[in-house]
Amino acid sequence: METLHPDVKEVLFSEEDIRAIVSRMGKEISRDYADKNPLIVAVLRGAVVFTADLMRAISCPLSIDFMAVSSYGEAAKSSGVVRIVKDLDTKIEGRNVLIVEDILDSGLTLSYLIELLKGRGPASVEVAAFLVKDVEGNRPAIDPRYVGTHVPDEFIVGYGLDYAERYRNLPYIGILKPEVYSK
Ligand SMILES: O=P(O)(O)OC[C@H]1O[C@H](OP(=O)(O)OP(=O)(O)O)[C@H](O)[C@@H]1O
Ligand SMILES: Nc1nc2[nH]cnc2c(=O)[nH]1
Ligand SMILES: [Mg+2]
Repeated sequence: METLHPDVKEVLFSEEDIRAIVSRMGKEISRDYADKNPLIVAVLRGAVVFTADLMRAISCPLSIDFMAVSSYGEAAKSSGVVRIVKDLDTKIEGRNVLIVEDILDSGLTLSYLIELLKGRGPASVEVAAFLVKDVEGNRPAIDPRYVGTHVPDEFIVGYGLDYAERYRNLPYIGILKPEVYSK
């Protein structure tokens, strides 16, 4: 068991839990994309840790590119506006694109990205989301083909997920103490 960071209220998924989830997702993706040479689109910065693990759990040929978008900035709440910070370098026309995300929360980031990438004429666009937050109320209809696991409607950190750029390096997934972000 990892030592708990003092700003973390509770660990939801340990390193061991994460390994098992990523391994299962890698097998599903390897099976579905065996002869499709997918282009993995990792969404910077949050998805970088998950992507690094996931791509090594996938056994079929693949390529990888990065997009950087941001809607949360330094806040614990989405600004409501998705900003492209870095676009792909790869032409995706005719490619099987797999967007890799750390978390689906309001759905704003993924709905924006899916529409943007579909407009470039790929053969397919699917999503692998490590976490899906169980939120009350509506969010855009996004149906990730691959889901790691679910988290409660609290602010999650670790395994790539930050608050004000901190905590991305925690090796586990945890709930941030509310007093840390409401200060
Ligand atoms: O479903 P949503 O409400 O849109 O939230 C999900 C997005 O929010 C976070 O990214 P953020 O914009 O904070 O940037 P980051 O990846 O650089 O941390 C996270 O990494 C997802 O990309
Ligand atoms: N770190 C972090 N980023 C997010 N982006 C959307 N939801 C979350 C969350 O719960 N934690
Ligand atoms: Mg992100």
